Amino acid sequence: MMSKQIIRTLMVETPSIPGNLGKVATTIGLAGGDIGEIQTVKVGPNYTIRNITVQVDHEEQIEELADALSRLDGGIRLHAVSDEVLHAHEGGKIHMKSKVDLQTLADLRRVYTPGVANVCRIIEKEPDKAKIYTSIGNSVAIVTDGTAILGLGDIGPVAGMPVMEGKAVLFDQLAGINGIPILLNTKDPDEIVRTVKNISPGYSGILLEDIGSPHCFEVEERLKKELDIPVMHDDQHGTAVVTLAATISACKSAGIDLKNAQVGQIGLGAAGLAISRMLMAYGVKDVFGADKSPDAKVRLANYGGHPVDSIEMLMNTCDIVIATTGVPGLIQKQWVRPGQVILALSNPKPEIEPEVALQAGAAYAADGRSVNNVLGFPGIFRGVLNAQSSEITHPMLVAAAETIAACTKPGDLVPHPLDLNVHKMVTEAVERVAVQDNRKVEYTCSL
Ligand SMILES: NC(=O)c1ccc[n+]([C@@H]2O[C@H](COP(=O)([O-])OP(=O)(O)OC[C@H]3O[C@@H](n4cnc5c(N)ncnc54)[C@H](O)[C@@H]3O)[C@@H](O)[C@H]2O)c1
Ligand SMILES: O=C(O)C[C@H](O)C(=O)O
Ligand SMILES: [Mg+2]
Repeated sequence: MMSKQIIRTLMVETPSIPGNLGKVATTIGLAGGDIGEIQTVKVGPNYTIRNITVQVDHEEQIEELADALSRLDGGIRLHAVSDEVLHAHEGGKIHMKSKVDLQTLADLRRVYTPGVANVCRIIEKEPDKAKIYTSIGNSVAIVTDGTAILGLGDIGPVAGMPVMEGKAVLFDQLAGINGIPILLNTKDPDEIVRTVKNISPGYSGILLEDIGSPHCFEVEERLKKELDIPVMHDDQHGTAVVTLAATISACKSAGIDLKNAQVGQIGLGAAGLAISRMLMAYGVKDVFGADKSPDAKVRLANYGGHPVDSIEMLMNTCDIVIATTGVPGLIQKQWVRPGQVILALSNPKPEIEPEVALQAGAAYAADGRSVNNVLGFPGIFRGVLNAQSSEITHPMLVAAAETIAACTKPGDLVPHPLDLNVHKMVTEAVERVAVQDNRKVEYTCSL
């Protein structure tokens, strides 16, 4: 089975006779379509028009499905097929909006010249006041060079913009942060570091996104050292946080002792190496790792993990398997061991569909849509911005992971990504650790 990636909305009219909607649903199901939302558009005296969202594997299935619906009798009519995903992207997903009402000349003088000059002088004298009198304190740059956009590879920064805008939407709606996409027309680590440093005065945090390995490691390390605002590569640490949370939940439900479990990581790039490091730092004794790149395996070994040469062997020996290769269908179903936990996290398509892994005997299985760094980065940044912290530390990430695991309902691996309470709890957990760290620094400085 493949992941159903193509989403279309079908506008269907059904005469008001019981069973008609059922006929439509069965026809869609028989043509291989998964029904998502059903929205009633119009209820007339004799008919109802509904928008039915359908997910399918291939474009051709939409045509088959439309044909099958058109053949239904009894007055059922398919009015339109629309691509809601493309539609939602028309004109982009974000815009910059002013917070002030500009109605009168007095307003103009207050928010712009000449009033603004005095605010500039105040900030010139006390730069910290920029946090009070500008949006800088609530703004995070979402920086990409376009080299590892999801699992689509090096498709360039402009093609990656829809993902960056998506991250900005999540920052805004889940954490009230202004996330500003920054597209870099360079892949050179020196230039990336120089550029990000040069634009950093306008931000209180830097989220590095979809920057490929291995240069992402150097870029993040250097920026963390050279900037005094929090920097986090989402694909490394945001992913590691959520994966640790999912692993804790899975082990709890399956009765596996995580620290003594054999964990296998397939793909040791940005996400995979960070997940391995996070699990080892959490106390997992045995982390095995496979990658087609010998250098990636050396990196794992340098952090104390055990490189292996075959994915099949890793599947054969590990209790928990995590995959972040970007290669759909890489894990064959006959490799799945009964009782295994499988997190196939590549987007947009996983290494094995969760349903296939479960049918093959896995105890728990998930893909990158549910185990997704959306549960991590908004609350992590909200927490450090609230605490005015200059960095994101390992204890903050562990606190975020444990909070996500604690918010997970029994039997699930992670909470719902849009549960605002979860993002609030992550924020508070990170902020608590950050405030303690700030106090330690103040105490040390006063000694
Ligand atoms: N669910 C999430 O929240 C989440 C977060 C980050 C990344 N991801 C996904 O993980 C995937 C990788 O992202 P990344 O940023 O780590 O990319 P990356 O390019 O840094 O890493 C990919 C790694 O996989 C290895 N690889 C590729 N093909 C392989 C194969 N056939 N066998 C073994 N190893 C192979 C590469 O050598 C590389 O080391 C992407 O699909 C991305 O969408 C998901
Ligand atoms: O963007 C996502 O959905 C998660 C992650 O950052 C990825 O690159 O796949
Ligand atoms: Mg990403």
